Amino acid sequence: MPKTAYVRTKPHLNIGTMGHVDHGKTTLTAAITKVLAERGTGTFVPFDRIDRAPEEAARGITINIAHVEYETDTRHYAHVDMPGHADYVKNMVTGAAQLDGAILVVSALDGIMPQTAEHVLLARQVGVDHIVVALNKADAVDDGEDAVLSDLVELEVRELLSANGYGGDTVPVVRVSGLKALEGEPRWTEAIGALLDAVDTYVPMPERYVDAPFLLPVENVLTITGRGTVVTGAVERGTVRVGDRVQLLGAEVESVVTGLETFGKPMDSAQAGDNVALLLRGVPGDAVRRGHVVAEPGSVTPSRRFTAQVYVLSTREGGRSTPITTGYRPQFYIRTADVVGDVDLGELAVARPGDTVTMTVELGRDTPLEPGLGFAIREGGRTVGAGTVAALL
Ligand SMILES: Nc1nc2c(ncn2[C@@H]2O[C@H](COP(=O)(O)OP(=O)(O)OP(=O)(O)O)[C@@H](O)[C@H]2O)c(=O)[nH]1
Ligand SMILES: [Mg+2]
Repeated sequence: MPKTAYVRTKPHLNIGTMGHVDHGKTTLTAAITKVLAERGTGTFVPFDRIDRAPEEAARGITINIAHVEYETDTRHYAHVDMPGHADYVKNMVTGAAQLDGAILVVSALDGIMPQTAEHVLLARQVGVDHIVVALNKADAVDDGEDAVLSDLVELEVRELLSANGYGGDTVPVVRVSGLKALEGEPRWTEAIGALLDAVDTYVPMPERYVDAPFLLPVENVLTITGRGTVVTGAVERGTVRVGDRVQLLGAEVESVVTGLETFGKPMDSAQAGDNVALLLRGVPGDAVRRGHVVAEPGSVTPSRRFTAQVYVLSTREGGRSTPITTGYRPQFYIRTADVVGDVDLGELAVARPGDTVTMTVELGRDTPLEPGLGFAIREGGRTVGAGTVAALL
């Protein structure tokens, strides 16, 4: 059956849910698709289809971010459901790097929890400028003393956002119940509508660098028998067309784009902000991996030494309990890549949890870098720092 081509009729934005484990991110994501399916501008994606991406089940590939797409009256959205568990922060980091805005899901029953704070901090670090709050499980704190509780949670969330530079006084906070909206209760279905209206109006259309040289960080690689190798990810900048020659940094090969799709629909050209699959001619599936970068040939020169501004997470934020010193060798999560690096603190010599410092980093392999690029520092399965590239050396 021929597939219907993707037609760009509305501005496209990338958003996602983030927040503490079990606060209801996946339930809310399913509820949004249900409400929009009823309006006729989306397809309902049930909870168990979001929590377990079909690719993951079928191909045994680790995909820890599930994408769904939907439309409101004014926009087309790709929505990623961020896993809440701390072990999956690396996926949050790489996924969040492409987010134009985020829905912070906070359970009105539980309030701010450690991962709520960690996600807000990471969102700031990777350049997510707009957050809308879904105060979820509002059905469970409906009356009496409980209602006071949810007011307190709202205050607490606003404070957290202000502390991270998000202007907590003006951020929309919408009381929702993903669960009851999924069950079709009109009051909560309307609340989902109010949340989407807040996203439509509060998250501005970002500037897209469509004229810059094409660059896409590879999130996933699939081999399709008889068709070749497909890489997926969000276009970071520029435009790519079927027939374009591209360079694969990491695999160190050149190739030609022979097919382009978004959410299963073929397209002739993809641009900054689009979530796409690129079919590449003559590239063996085992040559390319998550973390590689597809770019216009000659437009990117990988490097491995740079200076950076780094915030060392405090112990309270889930960071280390001891200082870091020169010679420290953690993992750096840069775009979708995960690279070991040596830290040199210069004359400073030590950086304590809670400090913001300048450091020199030497990565274990050449990596596409540029000033302003955000990254996370991880150690033993947890985030211990967040930084921005200052200068290449
Ligand atoms: N009462 C109530 N329960 C909810 C609501 N939304 C989610 N839940 C329940 O909260 C639990 C967690 O929901 P999930 O949607 O899986 O939460 P999550 O944030 O995606 O969890 P992780 O992906 O594991 O981080 C489930 O038992 C849901 O049924 C809600 O609006 N009201
Ligand atoms: Mg979930």
